[in-house]
Amino acid sequence: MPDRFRAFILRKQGETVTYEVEQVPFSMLPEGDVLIDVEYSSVNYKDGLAFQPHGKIVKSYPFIPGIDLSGIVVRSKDPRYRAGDRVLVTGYELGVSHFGGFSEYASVPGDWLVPLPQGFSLKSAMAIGTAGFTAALSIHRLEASGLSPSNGPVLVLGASGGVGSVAVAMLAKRGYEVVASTGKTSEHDLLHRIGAGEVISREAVLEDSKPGLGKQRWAGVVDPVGGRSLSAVLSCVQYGGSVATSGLTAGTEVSATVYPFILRGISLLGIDSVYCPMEQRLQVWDRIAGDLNPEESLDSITNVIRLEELPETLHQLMEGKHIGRTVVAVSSQ
Ligand SMILES: C=CC(=O)SCCNC(=O)CCNC(=O)[C@H](O)C(C)(C)COP(=O)(O)OP(=O)(O)OC[C@H]1O[C@@H](n2cnc3c(N)ncnc32)[C@H](O)[C@@H]1OP(=O)(O)O
Ligand SMILES: NC(=O)C1=CN([C@@H]2O[C@H](COP(=O)(O)OP(=O)(O)OC[C@H]3O[C@@H](n4cnc5c(N)ncnc54)[C@H](O)[C@@H]3O)[C@@H](O)[C@H]2O)C=CC1
Repeated sequence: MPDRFRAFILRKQGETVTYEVEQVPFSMLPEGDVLIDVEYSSVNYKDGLAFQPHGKIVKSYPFIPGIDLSGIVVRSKDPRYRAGDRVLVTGYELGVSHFGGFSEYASVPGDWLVPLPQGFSLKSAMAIGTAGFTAALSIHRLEASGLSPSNGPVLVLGASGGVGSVAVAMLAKRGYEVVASTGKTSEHDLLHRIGAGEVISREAVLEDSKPGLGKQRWAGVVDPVGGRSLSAVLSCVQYGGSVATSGLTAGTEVSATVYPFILRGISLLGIDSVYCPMEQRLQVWDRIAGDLNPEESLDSITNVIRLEELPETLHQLMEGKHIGRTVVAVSSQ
């Protein structure tokens, strides 16, 4: 084991957050049952918020962000894990109040660990990461609420982003008719290649909007976008259909009438990947490794960067310019 390791550190000076890849001592790591040699992390919207001085994610500085990691157990006080085990962590307090995955080593509670699912490498597990897990959890919840491929088209909002692109690939794999909504005309071909039958603009979703009831178009909706887009789709969900809402890239405020809820029996499902209970978490990872596995499409939506390249990707993400998933190869210098 080396004396020090490399980590992407955020520091706050006044109203400014500064960042640097630094060599840090092991004494800087928080208490944890399991020490992990981190091989890969991934970049999520929440990391972009953590990078902002007023993002309301990071509680204290200096801080190592990164809400995802995969790696190899170095040592463990938790009897469920031992040196050499391949594991991943997404969510909980990782990269929020507990040092995260943009670091060559991490020390975490054993309760946060998920054994690397069958058929996944440490790298492909991070191509899924929090965003892909959220896509899968959204589909899992929509199906528990009655969605099946025979019900009709499923709309994916924010389809070129992390949650959206993985949702398109997973739904296509499951045999759904997928309609992808994106603001990026440059990404239409990519979305068709990963399984969208139709690609529509952001504006087309907003234009469908009616204050009360609109045309019944969607059997289900995967919504990592929120705001006006969510307001617009609610009136266009088919009788008995559901919307799985996970995100806020278009805003946090939603306006709706009760009509689609009380006249069409639609449901709005809240999706939280962070504290998703372990039993459901493992079930969803089993599905990601099974019937939802987007393996044929994963490479075409995944970009790999080094720790030093994080600032550029985090800026792109906050400017709405990020495409698909970005994996961070943490251990490569
Ligand atoms: C991967 C996941 C995601 O990407 S989720 C999307 C990214 N997350 C966010 O954008 C959240 C950023 N946080 C905020 O904007 C704010 O913290 C807030 C709006 C969620 C709440 O801020 P506010 O100042 O209004 O209230 P408090 O900080 O006093 O909290 C009120 C109450 O809520 C609890 N709480 C705060 N943050 C969270 C959270 N992330 N998840 C669940 N609950 C949260 C907080 O503990 C307070 O409850 P209490 O019972 O009083 O402790
Ligand atoms: N609830 C949960 O557990 C989770 C929530 N999220 C949330 O989901 C959202 C998406 O996350 P990622 O896919 O990782 O981010 P991303 O940045 O990769 O994708 C965001 C998508 O939203 C689109 N977008 C931006 N502004 C928009 C607007 N005004 N109208 C419509 N679309 C717009 C972008 O073009 C992009 O396609 C974020 O808000 C994130 O915080 C993500 C993972 C877990």
